[in-house]
Amino acid sequence: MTTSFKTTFSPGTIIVGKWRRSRYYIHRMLGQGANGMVYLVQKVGTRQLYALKMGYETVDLQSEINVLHSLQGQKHYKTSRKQGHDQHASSFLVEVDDFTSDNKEIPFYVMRYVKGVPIHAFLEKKEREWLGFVGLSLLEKLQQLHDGGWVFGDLKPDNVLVSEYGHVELIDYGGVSSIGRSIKQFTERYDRGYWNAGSRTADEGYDLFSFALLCLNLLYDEGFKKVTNQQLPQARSTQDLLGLLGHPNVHPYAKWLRKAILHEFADTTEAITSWKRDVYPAAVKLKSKQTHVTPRWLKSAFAFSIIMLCCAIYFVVRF
Ligand SMILES: Nc1ncnc2c1ncn2[C@@H]1O[C@H](COP(=O)(O)OP(=O)(O)OP(=O)(O)O)[C@@H](O)[C@H]1O
Repeated sequence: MTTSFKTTFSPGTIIVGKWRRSRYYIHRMLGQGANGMVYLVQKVGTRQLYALKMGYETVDLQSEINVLHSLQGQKHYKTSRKQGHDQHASSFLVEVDDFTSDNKEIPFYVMRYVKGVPIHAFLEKKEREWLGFVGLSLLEKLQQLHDGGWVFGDLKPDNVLVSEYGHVELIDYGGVSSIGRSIKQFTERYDRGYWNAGSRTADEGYDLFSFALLCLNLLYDEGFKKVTNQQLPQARSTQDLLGLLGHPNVHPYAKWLRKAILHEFADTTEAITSWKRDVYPAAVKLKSKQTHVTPRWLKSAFAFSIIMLCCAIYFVVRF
């Protein structure tokens, strides 16, 4: 059955599954996208929080559910789930059902709740060098998907949530495609095809390319916006992107980004090795330099105490 709805539900609403009869209490809306609305919910009778996504169209939601199902079954994810405290809470897919509202059938699924803010919001409050840390964590998430035969596809800042301590989680698996198939969902400015830099066939390089553009966007937003908007579609090329690598903000990442843009990494493992070797130490060095810079107030306080000490010695000697 195909359904279509755009109703929003207020906090306090209880969603009751038609088939499985589970009850979820809505706390608030987490976000809204092209495919549906996502709510923070609590399973009634438990303390467990989840994210519940209602689809506008059953067919769009079903393709996300299929991907989440497959990820769930993957050995790697099974292992990481075992390490968690609550297996259910960390599951990709907790439950799939429909519920009825105003005589309409609304499909939904329940997934783990990822507590964090989008990567651009996270980095706005931190030094730019944090990208060295969260970037590595994001590359490792992509590698897990790639190892399972998947490509994320729609990599963009909104789909990367970062916790307070810099832990990265991907959300919105609607764009995930099997390696070798066509990319089914993408955002133009991070898409290889948009930049005439390669096909829209799902391969590891597709995600690495999007990752590089996401980095450019985060490091040098102004320049990235400029090249994205100024060119006619047929004139867009990787040269526009490579031209941004000389900017001082981008400098520590330039070597790595160049390789990702030009598809010079054999695979994600090689890309991660290079990030650890070329990017991560540069970020750590910059960061430790910053932490070791003595604040001006401390220098003034030190100078003041030396003067006071000299005065005290002078008075003791004199009288
Ligand atoms: N598991 C989750 N945990 C926390 N927040 C989430 C989760 N899933 C989604 N969200 C929030 O809901 C918003 C919309 O979700 P999602 O991106 O899945 O919808 P969409 O319709 O597929 O969006 P898009 O138009 O980007 O494809 C996200 O931007 C995010 O803020």
